[in-house]
Amino acid sequence: MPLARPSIRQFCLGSTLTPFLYPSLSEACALSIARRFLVSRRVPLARCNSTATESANSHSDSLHTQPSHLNPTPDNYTITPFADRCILTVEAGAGGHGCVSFLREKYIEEGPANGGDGGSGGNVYIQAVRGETSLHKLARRRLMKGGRGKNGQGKVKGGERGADVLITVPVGTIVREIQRFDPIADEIEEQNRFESERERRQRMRRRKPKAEENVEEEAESGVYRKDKWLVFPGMVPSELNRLTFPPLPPPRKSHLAALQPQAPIWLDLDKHMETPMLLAAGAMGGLGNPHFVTPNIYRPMMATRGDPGMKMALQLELKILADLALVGLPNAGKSTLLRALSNSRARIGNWAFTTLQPNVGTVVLDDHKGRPKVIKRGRDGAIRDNFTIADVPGLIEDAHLDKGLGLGFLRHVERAAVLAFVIDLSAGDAVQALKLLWREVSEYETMRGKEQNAETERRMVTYRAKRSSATPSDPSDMIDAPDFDTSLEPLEFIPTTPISAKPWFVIATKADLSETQENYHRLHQYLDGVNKGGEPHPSGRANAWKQNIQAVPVSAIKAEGVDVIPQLVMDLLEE
Ligand SMILES: Nc1nc2c(ncn2[C@@H]2O[C@H](COP(=O)(O)OP(=O)(O)OP(=O)(O)O)[C@@H](O)[C@H]2O)c(=O)[nH]1
Ligand SMILES: [Mg+2]
Repeated sequence: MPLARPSIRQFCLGSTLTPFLYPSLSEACALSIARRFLVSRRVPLARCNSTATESANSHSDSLHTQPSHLNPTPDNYTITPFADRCILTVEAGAGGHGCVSFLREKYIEEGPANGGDGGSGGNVYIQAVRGETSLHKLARRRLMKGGRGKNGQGKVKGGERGADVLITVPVGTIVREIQRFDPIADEIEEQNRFESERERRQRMRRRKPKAEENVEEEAESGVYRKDKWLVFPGMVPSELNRLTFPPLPPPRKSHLAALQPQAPIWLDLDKHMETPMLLAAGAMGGLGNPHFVTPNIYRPMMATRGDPGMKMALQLELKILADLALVGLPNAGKSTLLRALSNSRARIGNWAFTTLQPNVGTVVLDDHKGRPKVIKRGRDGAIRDNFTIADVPGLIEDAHLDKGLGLGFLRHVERAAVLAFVIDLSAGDAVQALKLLWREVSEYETMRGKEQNAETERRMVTYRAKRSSATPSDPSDMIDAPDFDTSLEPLEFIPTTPISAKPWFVIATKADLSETQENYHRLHQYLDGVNKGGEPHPSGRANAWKQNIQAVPVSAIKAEGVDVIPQLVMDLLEE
């Protein structure tokens, strides 16, 4: 009886049966069909080729060759956009213009002025919220601008307010002001100076002849300023020349401006905020023509323009990048561990520097997946139901001299609350690997300490009014410069807790591989020695953190042994 033809899928799954099912096909032809099927299913060729798979995963047993969340195919990943600092231009909304209009009815041809005032501009607020982990969205936007107020209209209709803007940032963001441009504040300052000058002149006037006094008063009023006044639309230039303008109304600020943080802004948003905080109040709208009615001028032909909004360049920076940072040599299995602990889809590959930028994953402590429920209260008393992990690119020897992916990533390590040193048990002496990692980390710490001492003044925020002549020392340091001034220099990073003072533990990965027990045993003994004081702390610092340093053996690829990590991290976060 002839054999029923199996589907191509059956064919591929049972490739050993191929010669029996397709006796007429040559082996090469059968392989080519199988290859085409796998390619159509987007399984990369390296995996189709059995020899390539063997070499890539030579150390993994057959269980690991099955693609899964922890042993994904090369294209099964997503890159999380990430930025830990950015420069953002914040612009409060400008006010709408006042309106020049007159009542006109059937029997009132030339009625009184009835132009409405312009609406005030939108405010800019900031709010630190849980759940945000990165500043990349703001880094991309670069400008946050409140809406402009609408212009006033006839029949004394005031303009609508501009739309408010809310900047949401992760908890732990520091906001520092680099530059500010506030034309109205400058005008108020100018006005105050003028007032005091006028008082002084009034005192002098008592001695002056009367004629001179009148000349001065005339000079103060009646000046047409294009940036301040709006005139009746149909007015021709000759009429404009004949028009007498009243003195400009004094510069005004919205009442909300009193709630703005004091300049220069320095905010440490280290708690979840229930309500937003005002950063920049919208500018005031212009005044309609009824404001300029005087006993002499019944039909004023002018209104004022809305004020421009204030502009600020702010540097936003994450103080704490994540609760836990995974520090390890390249290929140690950090990304696999992140996948095992969270729903992250960090890229995994059996080569060094698979990870090129930090991945931040969130570990939900009770997501009904069998993980133990860990109930801990944070410092603010709120129950913590998650923590974040940063998988940073691998460190290599001399990373502190900016080798490999270098200093940028040591900076991320500096910004985590707890450190987990990820050591590959199958890649040589675990104790040596741990010492190497600590050497790099503590060399970096020493270097940072020196830098900070030398540049104390530079670290302080200096408020530069209006234009700054400073040029950045390194053009590559210019991150997302806002458009209102290209000469902005990013501020120095804020110093955090020294790395050696942070709580840490060791995660010994690839414990599923054979002959790793001995290596783990040596590592355990070494850490025991450090705990008891028999061995010096690997950082070589006297005041380094060493309270029951633990080593957790895990097989990240099988998700074995990783369950104890959340509890351990939560305990260390309390330290
Ligand atoms: N047998 C075994 N293999 C593992 C384990 N964890 C990771 N691997 C393998 O080790 C290789 C490297 O894993 P990654 O997670 O990409 O390593 P990484 O530390 O993130 O590497 P970089 O990003 O380059 O620094 C991959 O082939 C993983 O499948 C484990 O627990 N057991
Ligand atoms: Mg990685």
